[in-house]
Amino acid sequence: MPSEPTAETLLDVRDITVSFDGFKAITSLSLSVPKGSLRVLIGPNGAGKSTLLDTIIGKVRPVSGEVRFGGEVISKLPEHRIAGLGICRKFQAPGVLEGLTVRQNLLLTARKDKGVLGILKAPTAAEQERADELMRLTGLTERADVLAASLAHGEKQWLEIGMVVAADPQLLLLDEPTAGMTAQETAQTAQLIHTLAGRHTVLVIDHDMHFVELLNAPITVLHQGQVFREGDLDTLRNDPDVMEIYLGRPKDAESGAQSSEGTHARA
Ligand SMILES: Nc1ncnc2c1ncn2[C@@H]1O[C@H](COP(=O)(O)OP(=O)(O)OP(=O)(O)O)[C@@H](O)[C@H]1O
Repeated sequence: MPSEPTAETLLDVRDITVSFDGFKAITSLSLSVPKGSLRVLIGPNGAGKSTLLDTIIGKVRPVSGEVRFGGEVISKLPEHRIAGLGICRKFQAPGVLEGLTVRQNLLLTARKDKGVLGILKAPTAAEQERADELMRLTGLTERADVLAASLAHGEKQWLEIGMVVAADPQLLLLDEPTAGMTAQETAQTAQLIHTLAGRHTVLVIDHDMHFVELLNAPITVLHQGQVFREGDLDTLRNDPDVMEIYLGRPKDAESGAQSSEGTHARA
């Protein structure tokens, strides 16, 4: 059963249904995420994970149900108003400006005055300090003056996480942050996310079970647009129904039967 909202709930998705031309990508889904916590979202291809994040940020509208954030119903607000409440999403592909250095990218997002004239002004001491702090957080201090174009794939992802964090979001949504990373980069990303949780509430989608293990956080399993299970990794790994839907491994796998779902799960 999905967790029930409590006084500490920051994100409260209540009984939402999302339909694309009559096809229900999400059906009566409820999810509650406490303030300052880390939550992992997994599920086979097409389970509705990205659609759920799209609905939280207001890119997609539910046909029924509502999304509450800090007690306020946000599912009818325009996307920019939702972002303004402190919900930031980092997509899989890095969105850094390749022609700028690490420091310049971070300074750009740390600017208080984001108007054209504001951006042309020299950064204030407080903005410089914020950029330094974000470089320390993401482990990029040594790379401050390197062009983003020259960064390794993992470093680019950390820079983008830093840029998203610069806005000091209450809720951080990370969509497959370790895609394409080496094992070492993946471990460093897990550490970074642990540092972020507490200061921020973090919701992570990922398919990499080694990364999910390193995150060591409560997991929500989605399947066919619904919450299928919630629990820790050990419990879920020992749940034959989860193995069947998520890993595409039928319960009677000895029979040799194969499912076509979940082929990219690395368990
Ligand atoms: N814009 C859209 N129009 C029509 N159908 C869509 C649209 N977006 C998603 N869907 C469908 O909704 C279902 C859920 O898709 P979604 O991308 O949310 O799944 P997912 O769990 O994120 O999958 P993956 O792990 O492959 O990214 C899928 O069947 C998908 O084809």
